[in-house]
Amino acid sequence: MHQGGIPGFALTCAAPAKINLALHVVGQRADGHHLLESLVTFADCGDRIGLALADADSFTVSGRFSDGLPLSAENQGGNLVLRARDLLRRELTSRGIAAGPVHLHLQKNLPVASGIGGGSADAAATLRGLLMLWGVSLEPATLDTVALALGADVPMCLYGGPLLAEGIGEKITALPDLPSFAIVLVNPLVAVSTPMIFRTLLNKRNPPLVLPKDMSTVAEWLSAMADMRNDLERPARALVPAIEEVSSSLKAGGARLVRMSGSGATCFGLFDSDERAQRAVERISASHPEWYVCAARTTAPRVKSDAQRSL
Ligand SMILES: C[C@@](CO)(OP(=O)(O)O)[C@H](O)COP(=O)(O)OP(=O)(O)OC[C@H]1O[C@@H](n2ccc(N)nc2=O)[C@H](O)[C@@H]1O
Ligand SMILES: Nc1ncnc2c1ncn2[C@@H]1O[C@H](COP(=O)(O)OP(=O)(O)O)[C@@H](O)[C@H]1O
Repeated sequence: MHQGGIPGFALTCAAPAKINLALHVVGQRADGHHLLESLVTFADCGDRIGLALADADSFTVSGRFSDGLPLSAENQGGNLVLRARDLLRRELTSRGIAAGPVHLHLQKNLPVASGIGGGSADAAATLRGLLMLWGVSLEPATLDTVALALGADVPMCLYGGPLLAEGIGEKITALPDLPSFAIVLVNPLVAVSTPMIFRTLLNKRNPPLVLPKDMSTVAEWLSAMADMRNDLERPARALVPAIEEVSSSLKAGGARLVRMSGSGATCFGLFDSDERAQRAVERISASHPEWYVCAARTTAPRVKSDAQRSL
């Protein structure tokens, strides 16, 4: 469905949902952060950020999941949109580049703390949008450093296409061959704390993620992904029993692959066609009208010239 810009804003940037098609936890750094190998893509459902030049900074929110969101810019616990604005502005002004007042609007369509990186996507979209609005640029390595300072998932959201993420999420390799899938996202509206899930994960050194070579068809990718895992799914299921019901509803709806994304509780199902995905949405929404249920397409592959990037 085509969506116009948010009325009253010079610019509207999409903040698409991040999907961890697979997430292997393969180690832990001395500072406690976990080393991951994650196959990531993005879905064409998500939040939106409206941006406009203004006389003074302001921030407004709307959307199904805007209630209770932080509205301040403080370092810990503040809204990632405002933290992204402030960090980028500090970086630009330290270089003598003007970064004037702005009105930012967050249309919050994704459930909060749900494993699909809504806050990270918002931060990445804010960085991208502000650079456009202010008509300035930053060297990619600096922009990546700013993104990583906002969260482990923000660099991948800034990249925004099919990728393999390693390290704590900052080493990014584009996957130009990953096809677009018909996907359904289901969240039982139980917020899950990412640090809590990592804390309760017992095994920190799991087998690596193996990407088979020379795959191009959806069937080949589906078969390869069936052998992958989300190592955070076990601790998340122990904490949130509703994940079992969410996962079962996608399987009963005819999904070819069902898995949890990120630290949960959102699960995704990959379907043979958009029509089958839509039918599953109708079925799941009818039995669980209170859940977040969304049919989408995942991102189409990018051109190969973007193929190698890491911080
Ligand atoms: C699990 C993942 C998978 O993509 O996604 P979500 O479930 O958040 O969507 C990410 O690694 C989440 O990234 P993000 O949400 O940006 O995490 P951050 O704010 O940087 O970190 C929050 C906390 O999670 C833990 N953390 C995060 C990333 C990582 N590789 N190891 C960790 O141990 C740390 O305790 C950290 O303090
Ligand atoms: N713009 C934002 N959207 C969502 N959550 C935000 C935002 N800014 C700050 N947060 C905080 O970040 C935490 C994680 O949110 P989110 O990014 O939605 O998680 P996840 O990556 O698991 O989907 C929440 O506790 C929330 O209060």
